[in-house]
Amino acid sequence: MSDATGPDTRRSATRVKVCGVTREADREAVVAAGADAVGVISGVPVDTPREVDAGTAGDLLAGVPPLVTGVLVTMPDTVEQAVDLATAAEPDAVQVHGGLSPGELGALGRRLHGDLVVAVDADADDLRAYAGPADALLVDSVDADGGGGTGQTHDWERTREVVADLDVPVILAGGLTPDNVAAAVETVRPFGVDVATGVERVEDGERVGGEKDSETVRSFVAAATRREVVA
Ligand SMILES: O=C(O)c1ccccc1N[C@@H]1O[C@H](COP(=O)(O)O)[C@@H](O)[C@H]1O
Repeated sequence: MSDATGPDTRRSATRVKVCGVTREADREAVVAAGADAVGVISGVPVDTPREVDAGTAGDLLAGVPPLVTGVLVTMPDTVEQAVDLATAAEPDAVQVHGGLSPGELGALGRRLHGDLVVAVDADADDLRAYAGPADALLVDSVDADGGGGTGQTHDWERTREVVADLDVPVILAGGLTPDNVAAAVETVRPFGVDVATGVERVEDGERVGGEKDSETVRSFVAAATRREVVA
């Protein structure tokens, strides 16, 4: 346990995913910032500036270098739909939001070449049922359709209990920013954190959805992993 003066050097480093990448330059900035994973969103029935078509998803994911995980984020109606998209985009991992059942997610996981990250609503009562088929559980502040990208935080104390209760790696998502991610990590102690809107460009006070700000990405990774920000 860390004392009041220094970091807990025994704590394993928090893994960082930056999601909703739509441009090659942003993918390069995320990798350069030291993120462990890059998320690309495709095949979602919600209105979001961060979605790209299957071909663009494949191109963006193909450019993710070794030692960095390329994650396809999608909301399939069926297992087959997810398998088809993953076959086209060839991600290292697939993150699934939406309404598939634990049984369907198990079937999907057996058909994927890579890992399956299951996104669940932080407020749901049956989180644990989804841990079984998941290689990692992403606990997010989702909208009514189960989609993420809300930019909203949730009750981190509750998610900390989920982390303590489950063996599967838990990834914390929802409303994270460079300013709150250190507190989120301290509270929840997740395996990893995931961010989409909190690192997007702001122009004239307005967030430019789908476009990352490279300095904000660097600050987020540093804050999440307690590295010094190098200009
Ligand atoms: O980002 C989106 O628009 C999105 C749409 C549909 C499914 C998932 C989506 N994003 C995921 O939500 C988390 C949290 O987003 P935020 O940081 O609160 O904006 C994001 O990391 C993606 O995995």
